[in-house]
Order: sequence, then C-alpha cells, then structure tokens
Amino acid sequence: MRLKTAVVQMDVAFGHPETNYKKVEQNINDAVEAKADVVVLPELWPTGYDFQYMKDHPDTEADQAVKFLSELARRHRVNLIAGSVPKQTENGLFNTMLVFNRHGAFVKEYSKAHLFRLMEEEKHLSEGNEGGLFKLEHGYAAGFICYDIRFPEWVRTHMLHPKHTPSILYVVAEWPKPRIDQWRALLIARAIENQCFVVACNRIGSDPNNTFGGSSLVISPLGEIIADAGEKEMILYAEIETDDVHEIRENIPVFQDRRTELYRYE
Ligand SMILES: O=C(O)CCC(=O)C(=O)O
Repeated sequence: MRLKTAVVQMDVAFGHPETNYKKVEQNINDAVEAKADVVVLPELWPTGYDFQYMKDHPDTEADQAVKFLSELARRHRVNLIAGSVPKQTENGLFNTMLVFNRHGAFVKEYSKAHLFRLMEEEKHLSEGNEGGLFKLEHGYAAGFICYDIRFPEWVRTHMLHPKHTPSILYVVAEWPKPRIDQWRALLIARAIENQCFVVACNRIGSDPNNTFGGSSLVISPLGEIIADAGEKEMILYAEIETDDVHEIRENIPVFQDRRTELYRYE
C-alpha cells in the first residue's frame, strides 16, 4: 500500500505544553492540507525533558493528550503516530507513544522500554514492559522511542512475531546533536537488517541541558535515505510503498536464513 508520511521535526518549548499543543495542532493541520496519510510527532513533545513540570502537572493516564490527539485524528481523518507524552499512572511516570487511526480511535500505546541514564530517565521514569507492535490501514508497524534503537534485539523481537511482521518501524526521539551520526547509522542499520521502512522523527532546538540534532529521516528497507530533514524546523514528507518489503525479503531471505541454534552462549 502506498502512503504519504509527514514527520514533524519541531522545536519543543521546555515545560510549556500550551505552546507545544498549539504548534502540534498547526503542524497536523499543515500535514493534512498536504494530504499526508500518517503524521509522526517527536518524543515528549508536550513538555520536553522537564521532569519537574511532569511531576507538578501530571497528565494522569495521559488523558489530556489522548483527548486532544484523538479529536485531531478524527477531525482530520488522519493516522497519528503521536510521538510520546508523559503518562502519570499509579505505577509511576511513563514516556509513552500513542497511536490513533483516521477515525480517532486509540490503536496502541507503547511505553519506552530502555531508559537513558545519560538524561537521568531512570531516576524519574518507569520503564515499559510491553512491545510496540500495532496495525494501521497500511499494515503492521512497530514503534520505538529514542534510546530503544540501540537495542537491535528489541527491534528484532518485534520482527519475529509469528503472524504480523511489521513493514514500517516508527522511531520518535529527542536525540542530542553530538551523537547525531550514531542516530543516522543506527536507523540505517535497523532498516537494512530488518528489511523494513524506517520513519524517524527527532526534535530540533535546545533545552537547558542539551541541543538536539534533527535529522529526521525516512529510510527504505535497503537502507537508502528517501527523505532527510537536516537541521531545520520543518515537516518532512515522503511517499513509501509498503509492499516493497516483500520483494526485498524474497531476494535476500534473511529471516529464513537465521541460525537460531547458534544465537546463544552456553
Ligand atoms: O542513545 C542516545 O545517544 C540518545 C538517547 C536519548 O537521548 C534518549 O533515549 O532520550
């Protein structure tokens, strides 16, 4: 199936959700005018990494974000990979990706499984324990959040679902500029080794502790960069044909050729 993706590479106002909610709404409006089928937002777009704000103004069960996003998806008839949002629950604070379909129906939530110590996530957040596989009209996909892409075994676990192999990996991030070459290399590697499209959204701009590198990318299952947002605030558009994965997987049958009996130490 052919689909047009819109990746919102935006600056995020630190601890200022009013500004970020308005900006997200404007970006979704613009993407819909450009006839996007799927809009992708960055990690923690409501607040950035302002843990104090998240604690002082908890979005309980992410109700505020869910209501806002579901209404936008329904009104504009667009699928949303709505980045991630702070979700306060009685078991802790999670960094949670939310996915909605064109009818505004809630499709999936995925809480970041690998917390990033360099940004002290483990001191403030609880880690997710569930996978990020979901289905939209264009088939199966999986969602990952930032540091998750350093764990190829986590991504591969999603690819090994017995019935529902994803054809797109959506990655949302606040990835700092000093390691942006690693971001690019890791995303290309995840695309090639999993023979998947990668649609990756990183924020731009700075917070009190970091400068973020942008470089939101759309990558083919062969590892070719289809679209690259560079360092500007922008919506990155790309058209992809998800059925391409089948031929690529037939040509080089990586999944059939796995030697699982070797992949462990005694
Ligand atoms: O792995 C990295 O270098 C960056 C990860 C990160 O910034 C995050 O997970 O928030």
